[in-house]
Amino acid sequence: MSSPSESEAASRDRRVDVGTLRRWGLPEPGRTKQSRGDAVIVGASRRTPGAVILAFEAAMRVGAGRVAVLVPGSVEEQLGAHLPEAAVLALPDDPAAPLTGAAAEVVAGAGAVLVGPGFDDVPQTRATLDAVLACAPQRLVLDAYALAVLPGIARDRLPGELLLTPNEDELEILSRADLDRNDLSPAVVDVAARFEATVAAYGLVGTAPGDPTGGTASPLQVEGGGPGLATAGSGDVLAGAITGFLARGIPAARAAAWGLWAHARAGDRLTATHGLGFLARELATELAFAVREVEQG
Ligand SMILES: NC(=O)C1=CN([C@@H]2O[C@H](COP(=O)(O)OP(=O)(O)OC[C@H]3O[C@@H](n4cnc5c(N)ncnc54)[C@H](O)[C@@H]3O)[C@@H](O)[C@H]2O)[C@@H](O)CC1
Ligand SMILES: Nc1ncnc2c1ncn2[C@@H]1O[C@H](COP(=O)(O)OP(=O)(O)O)[C@@H](O)[C@H]1O
Repeated sequence: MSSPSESEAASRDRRVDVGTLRRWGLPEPGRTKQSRGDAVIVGASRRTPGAVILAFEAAMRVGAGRVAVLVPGSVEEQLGAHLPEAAVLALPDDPAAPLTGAAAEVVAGAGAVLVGPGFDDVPQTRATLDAVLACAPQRLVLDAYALAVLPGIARDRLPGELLLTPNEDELEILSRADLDRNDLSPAVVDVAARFEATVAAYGLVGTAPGDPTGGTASPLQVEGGGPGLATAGSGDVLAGAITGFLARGIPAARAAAWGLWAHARAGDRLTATHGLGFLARELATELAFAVREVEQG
C-alpha cells in the first residue's frame, strides 16, 4: 500500500493545470487550413438543430482548420444559413443507407469525427453511427444519444482512438454500478476500461488500458469550472472543443484534458462577469481566449 505522501504525489501527477498544458504545448499550426486539421460533426434534429452549431464553433475556436457538419436533410438548408464557415452536408434520407460522395469522403479523411450533438432518436442515431463506422473514421468522439447506442456496438468496429463525453446521466447509463454523484471518478475509470476509450467528464479524464498517459488506475484531474457550466448546450461545446483538439493531432487523453480545461476556463471567465447568466454559445466563443492564455504564458 502506498504511504500518504506517495499517494499525494501520485494525485499531483494526475493534476492538469495551465503549467501542464504549456509543457504539453500544441502542434504547430503550419501554413494552411489543412495542416491545422479537419473535423466532422455528425448530429442535429428538427428539435435541436443548434447543437451542431455549438460544436462547430467550439472546434473552430480551439484551432481546427476545417470543420464539416453532416446533418439530416430536414435541417441542412437552415443550418447552412447559420454556418458560413462550414461545409454543410446532408445525411441520406434513409438513416440505414450508406454514406456516399462528399459525406463519405469527409468522414474518412477527417482527423476527428464527432457523432451525437442534437440527435434525439435512438434508432436513427444507431443507423447513422453504423454508416459513419463503415467509412472507417480515424478518431471518433461520441456524445449524447451516440452514447446510448454505444453498448450495442462491438469494440472492434470502432476506431482505436475512441473518446466519450458523457454527462452525469449518460455516465450512469454506461457504468456498471450505481453512479455516486459525489464522486464520479470510479465511474469514469470503469467506463474507460469497459469501452477501451478515453472518457472526459466534469474535470476528469479516464484513460483506456494501454494509453501511454498512464493506464486506468486514476483519472487525470483538470482544474477549474463550476456550476455555470451546467447550462443547455454546454456539453455540445465541450464535445466540439475536444474534437477540435483531436483534429489538430493531439492524442486522445491530452485532447480531452485540453478540452475540459479550456471549457472550464471559459466558464470561469464568463462567471466572473455574468454570474450564471451566460449562454453555451458564449462558452464556445470564449474558448479561443482560454487557449490564447495558455499559449501566451
Ligand atoms: N436538453 C437541452 O436543453 C439541449 C439539448 N441538446 C441536444 O439534445 C439532445 C438530447 O439532450 P437531452 O439532454 O435533452 O437528452 P435526454 O434527456 O433526452 O436524454 C439524455 C441521454 O439519455 C439517453 N437516452 C435518451 N433516450 C433514450 C432511450 N430511449 N434509450 C436509451 N437511451 C436514451 C441518451 O444518451 C441521451 O443523451 C442531445 O443531442 C443534445 O446535444 C442541445 O441541442 C442543447 C440543448
Ligand atoms: N457543476 C459543474 N461543475 C463542473 N463542471 C460542470 C458542472 N456542470 C457541468 N460541467 C461540465 O460541463 C459539461 C456539460 O455539462 P452538462 O450540462 O451536464 O452536459 P450536457 O450539456 O451534455 O447535458 C460536463 O461534462 C462537465 O464537464
